[in-house]
Parts: sequence; C-alpha cells; structure tokens
Amino acid sequence: MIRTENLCKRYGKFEAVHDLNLDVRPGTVFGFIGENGAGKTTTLSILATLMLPTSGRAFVGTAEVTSDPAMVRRLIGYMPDVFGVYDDLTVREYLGFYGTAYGVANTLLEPRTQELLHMVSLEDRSDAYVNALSRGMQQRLGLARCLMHDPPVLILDEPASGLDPRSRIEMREIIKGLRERGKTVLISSHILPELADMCDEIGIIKSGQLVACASVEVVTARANGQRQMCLEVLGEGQLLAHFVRRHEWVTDILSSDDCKVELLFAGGDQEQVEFVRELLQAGYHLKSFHEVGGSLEDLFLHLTKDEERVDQQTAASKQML
Ligand SMILES: Nc1ncnc2c1ncn2[C@@H]1O[C@H](COP(=O)(O)OP(=O)(O)OP(=O)(O)O)[C@@H](O)[C@H]1O
Repeated sequence: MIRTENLCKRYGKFEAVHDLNLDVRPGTVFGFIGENGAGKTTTLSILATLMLPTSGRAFVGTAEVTSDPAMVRRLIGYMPDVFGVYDDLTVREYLGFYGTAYGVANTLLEPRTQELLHMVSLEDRSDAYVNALSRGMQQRLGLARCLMHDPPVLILDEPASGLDPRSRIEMREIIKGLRERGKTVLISSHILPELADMCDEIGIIKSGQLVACASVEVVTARANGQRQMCLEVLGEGQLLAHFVRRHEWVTDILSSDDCKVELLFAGGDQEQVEFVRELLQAGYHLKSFHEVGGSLEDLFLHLTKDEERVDQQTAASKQML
C-alpha cells in the first residue's frame, strides 16, 4: 500500500535519505523507527507529497508521489510532527474547516465530526477553543483532522512525541483502533517500546538507510535478548519443527519446512550447545545452526535503552488511570 523504490533525498550535498526501499502491506501498522536525524520526517514528507525526492520513487497504492500527488493526497491522512492549530476556532469548527478543505460533502461533515470526536474522546470538548486544549488533546484532534476525509492510509510522524505517559497510552489505543478499521498506518518514533505494542512490522532507519525490517514479534524477542536462529538438517528432517517447538528454549517458530526451521531462541551459548547435543541424540543430521539477522542486535539494544524509562512511565500512568 505504501512503497518506496531506491528513494533518495539530498539537502545540498548532504544525503538525508539513501536508497530507501519500504513496503507497507495494506491493513498493517508499520513502525518506522530511528534516532533523531535518521531521515524519518524527510521520508514521510516525501510520501505526503510535501517534498520532492532527489531520485527514486514512492507510491501510495498505485499513485506515484511526483506524477500523481493529487491522488496520493486523497489516499492519505498526514499528521506532521509539529503542527499549528488555529487559535480562534472551536474544536468542531476546526474539524469542519478541514473537512471542507478535504472536499467532504456538507451532509457528511457533522456526522463525521461527531464520529471522530467520539473516537478521539473529545466529544465533551467540541465547543472549546483549540488553543485551550492540552497538548495531548491537540494531538488527538490532529489525528481526527487527518481522518476527516476517511483516507485508507495514515502517515503519522511521531504522534506521541512530547506527550505525558497517560496521553501516550490514549494515543496508542486510538492507533490500535485504526488498524481494526482496516487502515494502513505508517508511524514514526524514536522509541521502540512505544511502537511494539501497536505495530505489525518495524523498519529501522539509520543515516537515511533502512537497515532492518522485521515483524514486531522478532523485534520484541530480540529486545528481550532472544536470538533469531536458523536450523538446517540434512536429508529428511521429518518432525523437525515438532521437535523444535517443544523445546524449552525455543519461544517461537518463524518459518519451517522439512529440513529448515527459523526460530527464536531464548538461551545463551551454553544452552545452544546443549540444544545441538539433543538434536544429534534425536538422530538429526545437523547441517547448520546459526544466528540470522545479527545486524539488528546492536541496534535493538541501542534503541531499547529508553525502554525501561518508558515502561516505568507507562506503569506509573496505569496506576494513575
Ligand atoms: N531542510 C533541510 N535542510 C538541510 N538538512 C536537513 C533539512 N531537513 C532535514 N535535514 C537533515 O536531514 C537529516 C534527516 O532529518 P529528518 O528530519 O528527516 O530526521 P528524523 O529522523 O525525522 O529526525 P527527528 O526524529 O529529529 O525528527 C538530519 O540530519 C537533518 O538535520
């Protein structure tokens, strides 16, 4: 649903995005994670047709951002990392204004506004002036704004940044609801745990390049110190997956066929040796047992530095709720 092909963006001589290939499947929530300055906003701005790529292509559905920006804009709701609000409008007027700008039919404006205010829990604030809303409320209003024309795709640039723990949780719940409505969501953040709870897939961008892309299960497991391993045996490895699945250090099977299984392994080196011994004892002819996707490891460790802090905040906030 969202795709980039060798996307590049240079600011003068500086290359902010380099040969980026993204593929976000329809109906999924894709977490785009990277440190400050990694190139997230640049990528999302290109997808939102606000900026031209230096080279490469980007698509939303079948519409290409440079050749068919009008169609792309119809398909997406874009929430930038920083956005202003019109001070002298009430919440209801604000949504009505954007609905009209997006071409929503007059008859639909009121019911759509009502539905979205309910979705972002701002029903009782509909007559408040937008500048009187808290930061969290303004962010939720910003999300409602980009849903006014009911786009199938949402591009959200750090929607939870600057929010307190309670507001982060509220935002997370709303985004989970978007997935249930069948929306495709591309969401950026620089904190892995913030995304892990609501995403299907995570892509990591570093210095403008997508350095890793994996399902959220793999990412979370890695963050918890588990390793993604590939096990291959020679000849007929009947019941190999069955044998592996029952093993205490195997937490998940990612793929399997007769002779090859990709799995998540919770043990360390010693457990790995023991695991291999048990396989040989069971009569399997081991060809290889090795870690895959190792380059993710350091990144995840690095990216999860903030995990403890966010978890503590979340726990404290849950107590408050
Ligand atoms: N208009 C610009 N002119 C020159 N350099 C820019 C411009 N916009 C961004 N950059 C640089 O491009 C790189 C990527 O910036 P970008 O805003 O895309 O990163 P980001 O991952 O969104 O970071 P953050 O999390 O801080 O928003 C950074 O080094 C930034 O300084």
